[in-house]
Amino acid sequence: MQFRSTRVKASMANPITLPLHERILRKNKLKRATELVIFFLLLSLLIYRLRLLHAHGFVWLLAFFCESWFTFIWILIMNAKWNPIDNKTYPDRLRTRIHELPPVDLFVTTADPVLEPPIITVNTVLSLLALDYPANKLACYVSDDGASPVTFYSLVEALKFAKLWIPFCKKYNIQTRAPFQYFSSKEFETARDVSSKFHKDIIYVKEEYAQLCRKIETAEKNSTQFAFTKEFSAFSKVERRNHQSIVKVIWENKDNLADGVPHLVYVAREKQPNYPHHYKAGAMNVLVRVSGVMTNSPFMLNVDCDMFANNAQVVLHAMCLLLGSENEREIAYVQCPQHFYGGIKDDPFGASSLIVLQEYIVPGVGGIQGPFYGGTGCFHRRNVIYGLSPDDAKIQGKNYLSHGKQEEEAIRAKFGCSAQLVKSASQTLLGSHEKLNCPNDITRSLKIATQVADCSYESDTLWGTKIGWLYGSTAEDVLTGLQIHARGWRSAYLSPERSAFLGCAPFAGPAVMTQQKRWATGLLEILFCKNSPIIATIKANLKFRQCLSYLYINIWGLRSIPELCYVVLPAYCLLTNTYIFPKVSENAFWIPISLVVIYNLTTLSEYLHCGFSVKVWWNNQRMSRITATTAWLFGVLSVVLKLIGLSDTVFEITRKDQGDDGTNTNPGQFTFDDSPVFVPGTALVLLHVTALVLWTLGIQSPGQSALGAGLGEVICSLLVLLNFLPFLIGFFGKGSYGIPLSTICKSVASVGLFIHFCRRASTN
Ligand SMILES: O=c1ccn([C@@H]2O[C@H](COP(=O)(O)OP(=O)(O)O[C@H]3O[C@H](CO)[C@@H](O)[C@H](O)[C@H]3O)[C@@H](O)[C@H]2O)c(=O)[nH]1
Ligand SMILES: [Mn+2]
Repeated sequence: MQFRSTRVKASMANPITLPLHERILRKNKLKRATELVIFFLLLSLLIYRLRLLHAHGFVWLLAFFCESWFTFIWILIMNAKWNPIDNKTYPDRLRTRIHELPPVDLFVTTADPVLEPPIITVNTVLSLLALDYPANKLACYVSDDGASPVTFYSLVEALKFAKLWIPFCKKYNIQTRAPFQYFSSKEFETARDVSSKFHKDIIYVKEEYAQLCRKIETAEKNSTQFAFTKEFSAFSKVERRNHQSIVKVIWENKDNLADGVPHLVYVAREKQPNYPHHYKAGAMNVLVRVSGVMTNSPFMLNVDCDMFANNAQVVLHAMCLLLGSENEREIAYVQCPQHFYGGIKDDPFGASSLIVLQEYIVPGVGGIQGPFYGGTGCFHRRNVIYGLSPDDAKIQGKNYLSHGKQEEEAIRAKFGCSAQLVKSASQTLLGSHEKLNCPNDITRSLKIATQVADCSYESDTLWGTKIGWLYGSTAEDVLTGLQIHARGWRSAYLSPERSAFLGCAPFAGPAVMTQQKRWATGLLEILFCKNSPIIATIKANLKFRQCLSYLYINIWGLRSIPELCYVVLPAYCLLTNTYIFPKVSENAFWIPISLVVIYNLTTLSEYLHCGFSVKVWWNNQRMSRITATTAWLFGVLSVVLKLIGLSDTVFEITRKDQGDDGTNTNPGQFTFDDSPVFVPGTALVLLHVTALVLWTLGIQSPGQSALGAGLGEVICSLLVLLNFLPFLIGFFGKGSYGIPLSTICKSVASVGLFIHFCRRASTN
């Protein structure tokens, strides 16, 4: 890729003027041109349809509706990709530019010790504790929504190992700081034959890590007979959804050592059946408050339990964007991409499409108002999370000392009744971090920290509505980021050469469906809430083009309806001997053909540029079609049910693992369960097979004109089958590789109904 710098590079002679980062505009003339060509082809198709609409019935109207929708989506995509920006950061220059690095609170959320094995959380925590940043400026808070003694025990044991791991990493400048990754990395393989001291240390650390793993494994196996003595007594009567707050300081960096081990705090917020806990957003808000009364750092990094820090310098990189010139203060948060480790060969479950999206769409949005907040791998300013707007920020800190009783009352009304939190929040909002004597004695605040983690704490406050992580969507991340943009803030995208964070992508059919359904649900919920991007553009400071970019993701769910209609259409044509595509003899025949070819070549080139193979590209295209017509459809359903008040939306956790555990004989093969989400896909395959067979045999509904279904419809039907091949294979699979009988029955019934409807429609 070629880059053009938009900023005159500062002279080498004066280190003070060297920028901490540069915004680099990506050259994309060719890309824009191809995107425009696709756009004009889409328009031509629409015009072709419009001109002949009168001669055809409902089917053409439906096709026209779908194609208009695809054109609309394409406009949204073009808008989002138009001016991509890359940020280049120079952490080496921080030393000369910044006197003292600011403290950062590190948040990790975990919720289920079975779906999210504690060893994964432990590795994430270790990678954070070992970051290249003064240890006395870091504090790591782990929220455990599972309130699991095993998770707590694992962290206690991990801390012992951390005392060995951190000095080891720093001494030998180890790059991979999540031990499970390091011990299977090339870095480890090549390091072993360097010096003998290094070699000895490695062997020792490796053995200690193996021991840590064994201890955690044993604890997991015996989790039901846990001995609730001493520090574990708090867990003795814990029911997962009904227990008091537990906050434990696992480690305190009492001596304030820059090369020591950062604070480590365990938090299991109170849960009561009659209080909504708001899933991850609720957990994040508790972390904000607990850290608010303990360390109150001006910056916060949040990661999911599986997202370990892969780039040890990531905080320094983020600081390059967050600190610095006046203008850079407008950056509310710095988002790093979600990259994955240990994927399955050829990416059969389509995790790479997210990577490609982050390579093209996100830098594009970065050129407007800044990337969406993605829920993990993100650095936030605490004052922005506390509701500050860019205008407030300008006058911040001016009259800190004059702030009186009245102001304090206002803050109490927003933040709740903890005096300590009110005090720390006013300091944060008034920009007096310098004045806050960062307490080295965080244990002193333990009692207050436990109180602010109670579920009644948020009653009559603005937590979740105006401050903190917002409630009301299972995509709390996008909702929270949107509200920040709506206040007029910008955000920045940080994608250093060595991936900042790595996590696990879902690796089975049902897990992918769960995640995609939740995303579609959550994103659509945002469209219908009072913080929707449209309202934010009209009433607040969301830029119009940023609004369009938000719309692109918010309506993922809605895309399922035209996508589903469009993939059913060719089968309908074959069944009723009608057509929707131009005939080979018409000139217009080349419109859809060139559309398909150019579009696919464009997406293929994007995948190849990201370093993926043709096979990965194909698998991702296939998965996109599958999720769009199945999981997203169910996302829409759950939003509809919520809107009519029948049921609320749920955050279902995605299963995380360290990859193949050997029980899966073929990890790349698609798996199924008896969830209704697999019915549409199964039905589609049945429908197209039936339609193709009947058409080949010449058995169609009577009463059609001479111009029947032709090459276009047959090709499309075959393409649909090719895309849904995993389902076709699923008919013959065994166990989890096979489609359950109940799903097949439901599909047969719906296809039967559809064919009956086709016959009725064509004879009428
Ligand atoms: O009640 C809950 C539910 C979830 N989580 C945590 O939320 C995180 C994300 O959950 P996960 O199941 O991994 O969802 P993903 O689909 O992988 O997450 C993506 O999408 C979510 C929004 O749908 C964002 O919150 C995440 O940051 C983003 O990585 C995990 O750390 C969970 O432990 C909680 O703390 N409490
Ligand atoms: Mn996840």
